[in-house]
Amino acid sequence: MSDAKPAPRPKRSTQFVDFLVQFRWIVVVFFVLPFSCLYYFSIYLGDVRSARKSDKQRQKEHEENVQEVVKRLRQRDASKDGLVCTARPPWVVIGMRNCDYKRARHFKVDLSKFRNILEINKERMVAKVEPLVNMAQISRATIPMNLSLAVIGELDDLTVGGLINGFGIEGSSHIYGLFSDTIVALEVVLADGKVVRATKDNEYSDLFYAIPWSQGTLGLLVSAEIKLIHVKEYMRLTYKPVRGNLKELAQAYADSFAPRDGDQDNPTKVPDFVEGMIYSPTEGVMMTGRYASKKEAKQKGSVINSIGWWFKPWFYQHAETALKRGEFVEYIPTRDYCHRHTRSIYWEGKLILPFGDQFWFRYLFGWLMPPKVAVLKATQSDYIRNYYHDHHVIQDLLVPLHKVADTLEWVDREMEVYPVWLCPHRIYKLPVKPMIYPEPGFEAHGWQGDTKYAQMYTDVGVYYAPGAVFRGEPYDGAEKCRQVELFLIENHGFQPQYAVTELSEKNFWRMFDSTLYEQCRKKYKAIGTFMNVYYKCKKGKKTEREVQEAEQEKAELDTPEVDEPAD
Ligand SMILES: NC(=O)C1=CN([C@@H]2O[C@H](COP(=O)(O)OP(=O)(O)OC[C@H]3O[C@@H](n4cnc5c(N)ncnc54)[C@H](OP(=O)(O)O)[C@@H]3O)[C@@H](O)[C@H]2O)C=CC1
Ligand SMILES: C=C(/C=C/[C@@H](C)[C@H]1CC[C@H]2C3=CC=C4C[C@@H](O)CC[C@]4(C)[C@H]3CC[C@]12C)C(C)C
Repeated sequence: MSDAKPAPRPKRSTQFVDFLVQFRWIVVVFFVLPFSCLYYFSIYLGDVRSARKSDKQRQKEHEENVQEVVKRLRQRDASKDGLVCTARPPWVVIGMRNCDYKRARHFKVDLSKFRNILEINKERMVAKVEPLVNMAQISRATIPMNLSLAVIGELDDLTVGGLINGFGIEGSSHIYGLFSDTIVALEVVLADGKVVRATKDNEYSDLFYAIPWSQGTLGLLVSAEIKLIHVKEYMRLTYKPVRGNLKELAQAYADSFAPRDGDQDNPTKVPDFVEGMIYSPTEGVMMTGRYASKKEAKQKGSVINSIGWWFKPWFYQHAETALKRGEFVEYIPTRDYCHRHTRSIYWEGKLILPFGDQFWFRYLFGWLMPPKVAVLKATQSDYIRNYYHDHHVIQDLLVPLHKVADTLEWVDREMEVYPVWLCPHRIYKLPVKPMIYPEPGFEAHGWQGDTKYAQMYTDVGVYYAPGAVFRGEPYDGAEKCRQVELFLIENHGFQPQYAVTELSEKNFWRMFDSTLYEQCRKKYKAIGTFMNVYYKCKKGKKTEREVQEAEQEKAELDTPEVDEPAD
């Protein structure tokens, strides 16, 4: 046996930005947190003001505001003005994209007045809301009525408009699909200023199906009717620790919500909520929740844990205790549960504020948490922003459930990021082929979790610093991002576009299907008014001319080229 030692791994030299990241907590504690707190409070006051208006008043204001949008769009002179996008500044939005298109010349349409819940209709079980309504606002309004959106985005600040035009997911998506699958109707202002209501089965059904994932490039959304479901006051949550290799962890995760006999629509076998947390290559905790009444939660012997209080341990760390304690059950107030990862920004909070999870900090200052993503972005400087692209991972890999084991192994081998978030979601087989769609012929396989009408997917959420970065070794974030995307293309997976894409345009359209999208772009005259979705997602500076030329070229081609080999 040779006693030669393995060659030492190369080290990356420490740079100025490493100090900025390491000591960012100083800016966070003294500036970001207090400012975030004031910001949250001003938004909250706005929500309260909005809630005090009558339904009639809100509807009247809505109609006036829609007319303002129409007027603004009609003012645009296509020969002089840039392409249209919303006036939300790049730092306010949740995503990781730099939104360079908003830094180049563009034609802003201000939708900031669209922040009202217009109606909560208990008969139709539908909430009609404007696009800037956020998740905290809607859960605050509906949960006390024992109602909830079927899929409610986890972070307080996510907006309805962003979740519909992009992607939205939660632990109930194994039943209801993605956020956009819970939409009943969309009110959209088209490029020519026409206002239409699109539903699954009216004359605008193509637009209805094309809007999700289109990133606001087909029209401007001014209201949405969203499915409501009945909920109860508490979530009875079971934390189940699992050990084994990544294949075994993936199987335990699938078994936690997908009966092996295929009885996927049986509510006695399928929980209301599911999420899996993989803490290391050999350990994970699977959580399954069922709504429970106050009466049940208050029964003798039940444990109630109001995790929403500022001094409570961060949720992902609390869940991890199951690895030591063994399986346990507790009742969590439903609204606290819905926003369980907000205070710690999943686990990203640990890097931003390394002592934020400590007992003393939680009790003394926990009420100031979380730092608002918008304020973090506004104060991050280009150094930190680039650091997050080059030395950090924030990516979701949406893959078929039967590929979760392979995906976990790939993530472990290539990135070594832990914890990993697992959240199942359906992708429906629809009468048309939108940008994302199930694997052709999936019905024939009878894979776990699939039904005749939908394939079960999983969001493998990878957010944190990779192992190489912790060890001080070189890591090429942009290259890894491109590899992740190619892995997804090979495995019929998708990457949500709030993350940066490193794909070429041809490969982008190998991941997503362009057929319906392109048809709608032509039919609803979006070309020349709104930029192509690829250009919104693509990294790097884009001049308006570059975008216009690409648009023109695209318009001249009947069908886009999509069948090029992986780059
Ligand atoms: N749990 C979850 O599901 C989570 C989801 N996310 C991601 O965050 C994103 C949402 O962030 P958020 O800040 O709310 O949204 P953004 O403001 O980032 O909007 C996302 C996209 O949707 C477009 N858009 C938003 N509103 C409208 C509208 N009214 N009409 C037309 N287009 C619109 C934006 O267009 P424009 O570029 O013109 O502004 C933008 O391209 C989601 O797409 C998702 O990918 C992040 C964390 C968790
Ligand atoms: C997709 C999901 C969740 C994703 C979150 C974990 C990330 C979404 C946007 C991320 C962030 C945006 C900007 C940031 C500013 C930086 O200076 C620090 C990091 C961050 C706060 C970053 C943190 C992670 C996100 C919130 C769902 C589907 C689970």
